[in-house]
Amino acid sequence: MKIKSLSRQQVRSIDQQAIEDYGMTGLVLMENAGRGAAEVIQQNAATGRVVILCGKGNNGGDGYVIARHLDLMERQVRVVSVVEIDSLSGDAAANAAIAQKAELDVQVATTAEAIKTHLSDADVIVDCLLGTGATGPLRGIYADAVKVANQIKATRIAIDVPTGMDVDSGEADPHTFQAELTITFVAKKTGFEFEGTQSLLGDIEVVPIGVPRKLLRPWALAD
Ligand SMILES: NC(=O)C1=CN([C@@H]2O[C@H](COP(=O)(O)OP(=O)(O)OC[C@H]3O[C@@H](n4cnc5c(N)ncnc54)[C@H](O)[C@@H]3O)[C@@H](O)[C@H]2O)[C@@H](O)CC1
Ligand SMILES: [K+]
Repeated sequence: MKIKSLSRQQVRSIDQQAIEDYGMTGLVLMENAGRGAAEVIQQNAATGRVVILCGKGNNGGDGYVIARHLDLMERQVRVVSVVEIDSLSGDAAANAAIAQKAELDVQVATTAEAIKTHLSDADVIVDCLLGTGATGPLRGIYADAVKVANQIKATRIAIDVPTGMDVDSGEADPHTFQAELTITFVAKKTGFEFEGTQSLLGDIEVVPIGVPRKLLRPWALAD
């Protein structure tokens, strides 16, 4: 089923309904999102070291799931968290803990210099810094992380939305992550429709996260 482009509020409401009305857990949705994204990464960037930049929220949480699945595919993978791991909560904290117990390469880098060091040998950079929870211009370490990531010669892949781009308006922070591929969940976002966003989004792949078709029906595009 193809879904029309969704606003921040609509996509967040779909996640919320899946959890509250259908009893799906956030962890299951995150697992589906991360596993689906890892498969698309594998199809589009099949070789080299993958470095995943993770933020504080659930977009960061997706990054730990992606790392686990890429590791299962025997890829060289490193997670770089721009916040201390003990500041994470909920599903993101759970997946970070799994990654650490699994002895994946998880680094914390809270300065531009440290981020640069951990990204220097990346062939593929995956942006799990901010997703649909982001509002306004990039603050603090997030602006630095995107700036550094954009300077490195690597394939850049954004998860859900390139960090720095507004999900609803497509408005881009001066340091928006410049993706060659954006892997977005459930449906494209309304901001992607605006002129000028294409050069930041690159190709777009939509990954379903297992929410029931009944719940998606109001947003279905006619065949
Ligand atoms: N259960 C769910 O709702 C699911 C969410 N998923 C992922 O979760 C994402 C949404 O996660 P969250 O709601 O936790 O939000 P995000 O992970 O997008 O970001 C939240 C964090 O960003 C900070 N922040 C907001 N705007 C900022 C700015 N301009 N500069 C710097 N920091 C800023 C907030 O203080 C907060 O700490 C989605 O995009 C998707 O990737 C997926 O795992 C699928 C399931
Ligand atoms: K992102």
